[in-house]
Amino acid sequence: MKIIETLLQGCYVLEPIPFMDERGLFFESYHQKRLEDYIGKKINFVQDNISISKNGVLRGLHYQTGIHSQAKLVQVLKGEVLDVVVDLRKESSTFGQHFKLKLSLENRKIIFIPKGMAHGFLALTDEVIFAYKCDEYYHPQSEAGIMFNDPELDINWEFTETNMIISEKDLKLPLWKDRKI
Ligand SMILES: Cc1cn([C@H]2C[C@H](O)[C@@H](COP(=O)(O)OP(=O)(O)O[C@H]3O[C@@H](C)C(=O)[C@@H](O)[C@H]3O)O2)c(=O)[nH]c1=O
Repeated sequence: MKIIETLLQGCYVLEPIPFMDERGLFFESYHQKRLEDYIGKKINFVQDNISISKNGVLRGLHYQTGIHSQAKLVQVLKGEVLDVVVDLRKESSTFGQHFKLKLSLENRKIIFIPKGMAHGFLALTDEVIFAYKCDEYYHPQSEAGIMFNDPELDINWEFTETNMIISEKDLKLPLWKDRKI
């Protein structure tokens, strides 16, 4: 597994080694020790989630606040997404900046998102199967988010907004300047 730094400190792209033979494909999608050795701290994922999305579905930008803040390990099991991570850590040199990357089953890229980041993705194909691990349980009272098209964040989603499918909840998310801390 190759681990590559991103422009956001503590946020990494993981590239598993694929083994192909006449039966198909095999790869290790998670290796706790290798990840912990690389990031230099213990990680204890406690919840696994899967979502299925139609082409044009945008989920995000989401995070949980305070002690319920989650590190995540995100990957695509079918289709392709544009994945976006925003640095919410005031003390970080990349505070307010974002990192984006296309994730697909074909490229097998996985992103490790540390605590203190908002996360979202846009489905670029039909029936995207998105899988992710979290190191804190879902805690609805601590749910928070930021509007995907916030002018200050200025994320280029590379997709026409009128074709996006977004939940009522996500359309009511606050702007970056009014976000929950
Ligand atoms: C996230 C989550 C949702 N739910 C429930 C609440 C709700 O009724 C239903 C759908 O929830 P949401 O609309 O929040 O799902 P979704 O928009 O897919 O939320 C996810 O978005 C991506 C971008 C993330 O980074 C995740 O952490 C998570 O926030 O599932 C759980 O039971 N457990 C969970 O961990």
